[in-house]
Amino acid sequence: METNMSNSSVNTSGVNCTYNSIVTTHVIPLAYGFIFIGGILLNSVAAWIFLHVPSKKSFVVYLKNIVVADLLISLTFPFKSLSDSEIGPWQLNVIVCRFSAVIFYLNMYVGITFFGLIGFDRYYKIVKPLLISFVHTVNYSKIISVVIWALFMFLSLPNIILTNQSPTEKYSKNCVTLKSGLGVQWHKASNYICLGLFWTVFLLLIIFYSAISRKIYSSYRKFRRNSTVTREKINRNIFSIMFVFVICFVPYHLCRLPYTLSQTGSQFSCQSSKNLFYAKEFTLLLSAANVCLDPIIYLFLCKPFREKLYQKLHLKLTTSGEIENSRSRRSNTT
Ligand SMILES: Nc1ncnc2c1ncn2[C@@H]1O[C@H](COP(=O)(O)OP(=O)(O)O)[C@@H](O)[C@H]1O
Repeated sequence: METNMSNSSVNTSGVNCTYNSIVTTHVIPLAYGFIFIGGILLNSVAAWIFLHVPSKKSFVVYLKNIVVADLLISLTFPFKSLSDSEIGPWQLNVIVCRFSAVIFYLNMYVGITFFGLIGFDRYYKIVKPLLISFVHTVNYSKIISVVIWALFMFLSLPNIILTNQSPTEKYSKNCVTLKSGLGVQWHKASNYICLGLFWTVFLLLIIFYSAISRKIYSSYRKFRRNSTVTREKINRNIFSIMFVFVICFVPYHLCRLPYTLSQTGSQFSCQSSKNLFYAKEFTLLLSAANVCLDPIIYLFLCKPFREKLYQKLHLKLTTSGEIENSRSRRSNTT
């Protein structure tokens, strides 16, 4: 079906389908409300702890960037929740399409890229420790961080600027109808670039982490020291990142390609466009939930973070790895 919205000459098969259902107007907005509260609380605590962790290692720099991205993502949830639930005025949908959704995607891919860099950093430090290069210096990781933010801003900015067609209440929920012809093309291109980036990072993480596991298993088999404890720890660290990727990001990226095609092509029936929309909304919610899981990864992955957190909570790690409350310990001895 040809949309007659302004100068957009794109066929958008789903334009005249109405997408309202109890799930998209009640369940998903409510879930965003909960994730907003969890995301803001957990990431504010993580940001506060990281303020006290010096950036002496590249991966700490990368984790700090992820905290910033997660905080920014969390701030977009109230907009999404209010517009989807239709509590706010319809103009709020336009604000979501133009600004808050774009900020959400920008920060999601910034986070994914930093997880890729953490995998790369761990791989070189553990599997190829003798290969010292400037790539592993903290200064280099700070420069790379600025470059990543700049690149994603460049990729996302046109999605804001080119969402420039006069909105009407009827079409306000369908973001592509608010875009100029070039805007739709950029939307498509940015989606394909981000899809490619996600699957590349996912594949690299599988390669890096299997190499890390192999290396660690083989060196502990050689020395046979603390093997079970260490193996469990390493499994937990690696597993936490891969678990988050598989649960949060893989489902969304599986349905994003057909959804983008349905947004910008004419080959989809109204019903299949609707189904893809629901699938995208549900899987996007899983991706959004990532902001609540990342702080758990910091706990597993970053010892300085863990130590600072326990210090702030007046907890002490015993040598066996158990947590002991230093206050109660003090009162027991007095
Ligand atoms: N990967 C991305 N990077 C940056 N902006 C994006 C990305 N994907 C979508 N956007 C932008 O976010 C807004 C919402 O997109 P989308 O979720 O596809 O629309 P809809 O809510 O109509 O399904 C649009 O302005 C779109 O161009």
